[in-house]
Amino acid sequence: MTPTDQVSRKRSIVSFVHRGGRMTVGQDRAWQRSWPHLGKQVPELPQGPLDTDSWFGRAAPLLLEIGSGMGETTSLLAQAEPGTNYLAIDVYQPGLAQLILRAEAMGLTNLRMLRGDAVVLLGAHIAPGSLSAVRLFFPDPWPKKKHHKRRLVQPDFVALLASRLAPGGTVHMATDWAEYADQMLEVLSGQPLLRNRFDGWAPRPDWRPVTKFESRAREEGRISRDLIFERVND
Ligand SMILES: C[S@@+](CC[C@H](N)C(=O)[O-])C[C@H]1O[C@@H](n2cnc3c(N)ncnc32)[C@H](O)[C@@H]1O
Repeated sequence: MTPTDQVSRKRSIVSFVHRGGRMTVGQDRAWQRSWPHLGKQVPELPQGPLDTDSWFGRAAPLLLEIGSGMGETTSLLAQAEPGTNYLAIDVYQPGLAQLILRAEAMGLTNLRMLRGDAVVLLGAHIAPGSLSAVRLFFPDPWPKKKHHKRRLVQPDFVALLASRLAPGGTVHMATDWAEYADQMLEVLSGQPLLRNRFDGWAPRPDWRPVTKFESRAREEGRISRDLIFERVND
């Protein structure tokens, strides 16, 4: 059984993986104009590891942000880290189109996008030990207990993530759902290939932008928690 199969068996088949959504006229134009060179659909990738050096046109540390949403954080961090090949994945087409608009307005050259399921990408198209960092900011919390199995952060998913990181590479997660934060801490701490860089929660890094999403959480009394773990040698 492949790593992707192992993770998928645990997750119910949910329609969010195929999230479409209506695009604005501006987003649709951006998609037509720039998706062919900035983006790829995961189900259409050729078998085997994605050749990111060719796609980005250079060899550089490869960073994967899972669930880029509307791209607010993604565009700012890609701009702040010109030395990384910044790869963003989401299933939500209007969000990716909005990210294209941001990337164009900011003149970003180090950002590429994928549309599809991060589990499939990691399992089938990212070579072991090839990522310098993985970011997962505010993943869908699935707050109802009966939906917890849909959460991305589960032991098999974290094992897959860890296997794709280079030694010394980091996985950085953040959430404003206290109980999901506890689950993340437990699952990350239980993965032998990872070591917590901090004693429990990481201090909130100044460089992580405060998004509208996080501001709303604060207004509603939910505090964000960050977790930064590092891949150890086998
Ligand atoms: C709650 S939003 C957070 C977006 C963004 N990180 C932020 O902080 O504003 C979660 C995002 O993860 C995406 N997502 C959920 N499951 C995914 C999966 N399996 N693969 C890729 N993206 C996924 C959703 O489409 C959504 O855009």
